[in-house]
Amino acid sequence: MIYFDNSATTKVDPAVLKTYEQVSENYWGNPSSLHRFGEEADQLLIQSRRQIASQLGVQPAEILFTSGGTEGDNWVIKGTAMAKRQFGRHLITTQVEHDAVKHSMQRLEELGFEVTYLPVDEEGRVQPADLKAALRPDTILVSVMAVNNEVGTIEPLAEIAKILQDHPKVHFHVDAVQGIGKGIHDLIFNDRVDFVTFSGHKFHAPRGIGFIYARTGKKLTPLLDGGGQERGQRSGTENLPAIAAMAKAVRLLKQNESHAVALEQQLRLSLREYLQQFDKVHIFSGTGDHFAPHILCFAIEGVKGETIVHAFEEDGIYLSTTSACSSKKGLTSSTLSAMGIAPEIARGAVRISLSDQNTMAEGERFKQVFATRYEQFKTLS
Ligand SMILES: Cc1ncc(COP(=O)(O)O)c(C=O)c1O
Repeated sequence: MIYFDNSATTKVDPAVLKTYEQVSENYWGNPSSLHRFGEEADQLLIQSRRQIASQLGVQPAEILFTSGGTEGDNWVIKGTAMAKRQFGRHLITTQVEHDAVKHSMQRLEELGFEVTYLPVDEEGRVQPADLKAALRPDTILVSVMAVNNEVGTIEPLAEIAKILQDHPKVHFHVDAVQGIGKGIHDLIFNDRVDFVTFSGHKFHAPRGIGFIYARTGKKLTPLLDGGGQERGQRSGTENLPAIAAMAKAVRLLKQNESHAVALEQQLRLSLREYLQQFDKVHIFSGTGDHFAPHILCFAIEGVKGETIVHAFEEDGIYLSTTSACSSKKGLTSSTLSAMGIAPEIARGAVRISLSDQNTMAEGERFKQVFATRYEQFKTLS
C-alpha cells in the first residue's frame, strides 16, 4: 500500500498512539476535579501545553486546545466578528481558503458582515498590493492560509505582515493546518500574526484534536460556553489523551522537520519531473520556494479526477481529488478555478500529498504504475 493522501489525514505515529493509550489508562481523571486524579490530569495538561509552546517558541498561555482545524478557523473568524463588531464589520480573506474559513465568512455575511475575497495569480498566490487596497477603516480581520491544501502554494505572509504593521488593530489570522512541520515556521510565526490554526491529524496525532495560537492580549469571544475550561475561552472537558498525544506528535515533528522537508521535497520534485514528460498532464504545483514540499497537484486532460483516484487504488496507491472535503461532493476545486484553470482541465485534477513516512521507492513504484495507466487513460480521453 502506498499512501499519498497525507493532506487529508496522516497515519497516527505508533509512539503517539502509545501516549494516547497510556494517558487514557492512567490519567482518566478530570483536570478540573479537586482530588488527586484530577490534579494529576491537570499537571499533564499543563505539561502538554508547555511542551507545545516551547516547541513553537511561544508562551504556554498562547496555546488553546480545540477539536481540530475546522473549530480553530471558525473560532478565530466568528470569535473576532463577535469581539470586534462595534469597531467594524469588514473582513478580508482569499478565494483559495479551506471551506472552514470560506463558509465561516459566508455565515458572517448572512449576519450583515462584509467580506472581501482576494484573488490569486496563476500559481495560487495572493498579491500583497491587493490586500493593501482592500483594507478599510472598518476592517477587523485578515485571514490568509499558510499553505494551500489543494496545490501547496505558500502565501506571502511576510509581505502581508509588513502591510498589517500599519494596521495594528486588525486581527491577522493564519490557517497553518497544512503548514506545520513544512520548514516555514518563521513565516507563520511572523512578528505581526495574532492567531494561527493547527490540526493534530495532519501531523500523525489522532483526529479530533488541534489548537490555536492566540497572541497575548488579543481577544476572541468564545464559541463554546460552559464550565470555563481553557481559562474560560473554550469550555468542555479537555480531551487529555489526545492533547498529550498531540504534544508528543509536535515534538517528533519538530525534531524530524528538516529531514522530513528534504525527503518530501526530493520525492515531490522527482514525481513532478517524471509527470512533466506526458503530453496530457497539466501540473499545477510549481517548483520554487513558495510551494510546500508535500503537495503535488496535477490533471490528466480528458480524464476525471475520480477515475484516476480509483484506477490507482486498484494498484494499491491512494491519492485524492484535490481536497478530501470536496471530493465526495464532486465539486471542482475552487483553488484551481481562482488560478484561472479551465473547468474541463480542473475536473481531472488529483493531489498527491506526502509525509515523512513515504519513501523514494514508493515514488518509483508510482511512476511504473503511472506509465501503464497513462496508456489506458489516453484511450479514454
Ligand atoms: C487548510 C486547512 N484548513 C482547515 C482544515 C480543517 O481541519 P480539520 O480536518 O482538522 O477540521 C483542513 C483540512 O483538510 C485544511 O487543509
